[in-house]
Amino acid sequence: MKLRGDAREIYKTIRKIILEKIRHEEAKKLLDDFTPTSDREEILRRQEYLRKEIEKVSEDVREYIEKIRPIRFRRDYLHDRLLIVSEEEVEEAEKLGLCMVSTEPVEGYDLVLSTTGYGIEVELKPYDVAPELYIMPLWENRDVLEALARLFPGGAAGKILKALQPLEEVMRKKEAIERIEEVIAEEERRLNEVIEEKLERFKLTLSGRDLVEFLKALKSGDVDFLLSKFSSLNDEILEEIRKAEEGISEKLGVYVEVFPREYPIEVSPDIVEGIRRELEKEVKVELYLKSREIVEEILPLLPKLKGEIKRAYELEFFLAVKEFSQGFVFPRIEGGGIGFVEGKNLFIENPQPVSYFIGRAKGPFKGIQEANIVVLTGANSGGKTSLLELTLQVVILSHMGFPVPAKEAWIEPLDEVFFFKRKRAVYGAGAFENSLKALVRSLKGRGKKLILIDEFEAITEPGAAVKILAEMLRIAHEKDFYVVIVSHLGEDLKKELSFARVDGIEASGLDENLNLIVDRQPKFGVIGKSTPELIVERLAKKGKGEEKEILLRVLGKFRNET
Ligand SMILES: Nc1ncnc2c1ncn2[C@@H]1O[C@H](COP(=O)(O)OP(=O)(O)OP(=O)(O)O)[C@@H](O)[C@H]1O
Repeated sequence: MKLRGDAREIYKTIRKIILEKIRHEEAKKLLDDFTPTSDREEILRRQEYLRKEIEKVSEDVREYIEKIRPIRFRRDYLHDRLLIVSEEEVEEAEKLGLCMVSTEPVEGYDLVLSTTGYGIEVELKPYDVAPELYIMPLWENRDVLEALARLFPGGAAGKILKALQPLEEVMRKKEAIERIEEVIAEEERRLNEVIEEKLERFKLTLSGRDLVEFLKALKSGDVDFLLSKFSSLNDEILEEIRKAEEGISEKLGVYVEVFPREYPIEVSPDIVEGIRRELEKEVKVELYLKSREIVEEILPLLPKLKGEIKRAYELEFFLAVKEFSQGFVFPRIEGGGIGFVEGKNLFIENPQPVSYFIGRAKGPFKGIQEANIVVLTGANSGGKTSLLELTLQVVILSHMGFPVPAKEAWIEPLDEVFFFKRKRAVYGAGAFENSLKALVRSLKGRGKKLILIDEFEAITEPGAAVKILAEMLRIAHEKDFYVVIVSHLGEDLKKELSFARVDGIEASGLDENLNLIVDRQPKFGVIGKSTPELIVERLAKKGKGEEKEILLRVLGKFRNET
């Protein structure tokens, strides 16, 4: 279905309201599958699909859906490994584009893989040469996998999580190595504190005899004797150092002698860096081997995992549609025009429900004059523009295959929908010419059309406007188009066009501040009372004496006209 003029704006706004309820871009994209269509079968198919999915999806899944992110597998070039192959295999190996390829050993690589027996034996398969490229994105997105496992019990995500378990140990090591400076500095600080405290508390008690021996030893330079007096302290310090190193080793997974055996303890950055390099290399090999072990189990699960992620986005989309269309109804797709019962304008907060129809009078409208051409009249700010917008909302959503904001609705599949919004503050010949051109264009050609016009005459003088509009509406009538036109010229148009129905939105009265109390529900076949009339009526009611008489006479003039 083609949206013309300002109808596209309404469509965009409806989309915006729906999209605001969706967080994931991938889920938002699903709305693009619901562009308005004129194809009756397609609308019915979408209705059926949405009906089923909306019913099935429940709020319980939202907390898991919020955790879903796309898991991206990238084909990176890995600088840490060398792949040694035979002359004949060079081309194939290079085509993999995963790492440096050579026919003989080259220095400086943490990992050496080979098909010719120089290093870790591999086949020329991406998942053999770089299994981490498959495994790491999964590992890093375990929270996503967990959410998916909750959404789809017994599915691929749960199986992958299980397969990843053997990686836990090596990943813990990897993380500790990444934080090695921090880990060591922390222990170093703690150690120095403990030693400091021990030194503070240490007291050497010497007897007179001890002192004599001590002095003798000092004189003769017997260092061992001297040290033996302090040995208990020394042992304690060594024990603390050992304990600290054990703690670090536990975190890193290998024993390392980090600390110098002297006080104060200070580890040089070079030593830390050296340890880190060494450990990194070890972990890299371990991670590669472990990844290779599990990659074969995981590979066949990936297409299914992709399907689960896609399904999670679908669920988010259906949840949004469900929330959006709370209290809505799927319209009947059938010939005979457009109608809705208790429609609620999406763009208005707490709107008064409005029922309206164009074409055949069905359901609660039975007995009301049927017309394809309707002139909508009524009080200023009565809700005429809003009614046109509501009609568009119902029409557009129906053609998207969506439920519509009403208790009951029916719609004839349309080929084109036009909406000419009143252009406020645009007057003059240019504006008139443009509006006329647009209107003529809408009347061109054939097909099922709905044309909604908001106050065309505002831009020309009333006499000319009646002539132009009457003839245009006659042409629309001949072509079986549906038209709703907002106009203050209901009276004149009614005289000219016997086939048209004139409806009116009326103010039911004025409140104490002279504000209109409006019944947004149009009265069928009735020209809407204008605001000035109500003001005259109010003053007449309140007036006294001759003033009242004058006002009543003026009011009488209104009454005679209608
Ligand atoms: N069904 C409704 N329920 C509640 N408020 C409504 C409803 N329809 C319209 N309104 C409110 O009434 C005000 C006027 O509506 P609208 O602009 O549609 O009137 P109008 O008849 O086109 O006015 P004008 O004659 O100035 O063009 C708006 O603030 C709108 O939000």
